[in-house]
Amino acid sequence: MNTLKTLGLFGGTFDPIHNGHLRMALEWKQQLGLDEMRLLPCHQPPHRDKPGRSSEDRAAMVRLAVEECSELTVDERELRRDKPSYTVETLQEIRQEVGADVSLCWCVGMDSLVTLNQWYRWRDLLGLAHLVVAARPGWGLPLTGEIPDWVAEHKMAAEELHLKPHGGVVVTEQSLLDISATEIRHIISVGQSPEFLLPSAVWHYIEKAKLYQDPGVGS
Ligand SMILES: Nc1ncnc2c1ncn2[C@@H]1O[C@H](COP(=O)(O)OP(=O)(O)OP(=O)(O)O)[C@@H](O)[C@H]1O
Ligand SMILES: O=C(O)c1ccc[n+]([C@@H]2O[C@H](COP(=O)([O-])O)[C@@H](O)[C@H]2O)c1
Repeated sequence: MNTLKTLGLFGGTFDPIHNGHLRMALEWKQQLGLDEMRLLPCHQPPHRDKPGRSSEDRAAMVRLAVEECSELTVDERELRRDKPSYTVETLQEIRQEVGADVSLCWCVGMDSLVTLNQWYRWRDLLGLAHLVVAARPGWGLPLTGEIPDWVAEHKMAAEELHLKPHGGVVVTEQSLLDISATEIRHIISVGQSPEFLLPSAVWHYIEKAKLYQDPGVGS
């Protein structure tokens, strides 16, 4: 059987992007042997309040972060759709661009998986891509319910990402960094430094643009 080109896609609000995201994206690419790994900053997160920072600021920080790592790239397509950034629509666009014979791997943390059944047309996701899920500190999948049943039905070995273009759920084990954007926003809002939690170029951008300085911004 021929092996397929594999394209990893990691979407996020990235408000701001941090080393937890970057480390995870890099580990996915390396551990799964993906040919490419793209970060996709979302424009309007479908399931949470509009971020206080503009899409342009959040995407600029992702660009700066990725400049420091030759293995990662940025895909800014969601910024060009002035509507909620539904993953199924992003995947439809990418599938149309790459054709049927590329393996698309939509990557999420476990906290995203536990609410997957609230995503727009969530059952259609596997018709377009695989779902790759990393365990995240503090987040476990419940043993019973709609999502665990769906995961059990579609669970697949990581090697199969190279053989099938879509349709499987792969759970990865990684050395995750316990960092969250919420924590970083809080640290900055109380006048402390978030250095070493995120790339220094991103911290310089935040300082220059005076982002996250209002009390209460951490929420
Ligand atoms: N430290 C981390 N380790 C593993 N996965 C993470 C980590 N931080 C975020 N993720 C995952 O990255 C994706 C994008 O997350 P997001 O941009 O919301 O970051 P966040 O740190 O969770 O932000 P917030 O604290 O604002 O919710 C999600 O799939 C989430 O599960
Ligand atoms: O398609 C949806 O309905 C949907 C609902 C929630 C989240 N997502 C996507 O999941 C990714 C992670 O979201 P977040 O809020 O954890 O940063 C991001 O790319 C979102 O666009 C997508």
